[in-house]
Amino acid sequence: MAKALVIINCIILAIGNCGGPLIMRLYFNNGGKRIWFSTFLETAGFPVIFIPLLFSYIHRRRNNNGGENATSFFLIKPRLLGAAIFIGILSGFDNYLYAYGIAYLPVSTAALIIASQLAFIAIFSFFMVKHKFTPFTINAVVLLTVGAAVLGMHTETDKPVHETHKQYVTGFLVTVAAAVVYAFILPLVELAYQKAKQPLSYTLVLQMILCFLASIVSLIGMSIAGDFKALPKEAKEFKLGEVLFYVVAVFSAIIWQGFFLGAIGLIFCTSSLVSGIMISVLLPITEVLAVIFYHEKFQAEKGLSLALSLWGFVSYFYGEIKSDNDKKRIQQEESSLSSRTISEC
Ligand SMILES: Nc1ncnc2[nH]cnc12
Repeated sequence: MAKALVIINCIILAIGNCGGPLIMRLYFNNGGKRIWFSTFLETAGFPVIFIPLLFSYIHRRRNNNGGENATSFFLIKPRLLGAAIFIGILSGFDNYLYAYGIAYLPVSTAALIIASQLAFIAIFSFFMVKHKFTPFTINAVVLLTVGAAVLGMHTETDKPVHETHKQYVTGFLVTVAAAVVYAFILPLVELAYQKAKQPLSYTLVLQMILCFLASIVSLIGMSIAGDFKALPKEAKEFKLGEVLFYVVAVFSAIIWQGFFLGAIGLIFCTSSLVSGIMISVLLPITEVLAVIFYHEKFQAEKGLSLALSLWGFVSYFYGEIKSDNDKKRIQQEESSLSSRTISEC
């Protein structure tokens, strides 16, 4: 069951992580200009969570042993609700930073910057959830950070022609900020899980609260930026046509749910670090898709950055597998030693 859940979450995450930035960019490439609206679409699809939540509820009802808690639809303790509200609001602002980056950078560049998120997750989860550093983790952190830094050195050849240098640099810095903030959010969610010790349905409820609050933040942003007035005109002038404007918006909301559901679900099944690794591992696929579909340039710096990221991932995975095997070996040695001592007595 646990393995199946990990696999399901990885598949959902893959759809959101690869499809989300591409469909977001599709909007900007075809005349879309509203960053708060894009931010809203990242989380607006949260009602789809009712579907798995309903399945989970029915499952709990069937296996109910008479405990009242086991069948209450919304399982969340007040202190955690407070944490969820804080994380949700923070997510709303983080999503704005992310959408800003996608609006002004090629998707492949944004994806490479976001890959550095793993380094920040490793640092934050060391302090927040006491995840241990190994030399392999440190190697991965350094490689991923250098990978993002290499990208930042030759910005002029990567900048889309219709953009100013200032817009490009702002987009770059804002995307780094999105990576840092999201790297803070993931271990924070893990910390909430550790304190909560609640079942899977809790993941879904937490996810809904986070997305609901992030959507409220975006709606406020949209009204301040005047998006509600501008959107009907933007839809009419959308290069793919008015109908496709709404189709893109709806699919965007659904695909992005895959990202959040997968990322947060993986934290529940494993840890924030594993979730971050999966996000980073999937980013090269996003980059390749962006080059194929949007004919983005893939210059030498991007190749070098990608190579450093992949080296970082391999180093990280190797380190995790090694420390896992070491732990198992020590446990086996300890148990065989204690059984020998008992038989000698
Ligand atoms: N809001 C966000 N912040 C950082 N990384 C992301 N990847 C997708 N959405 C993101």
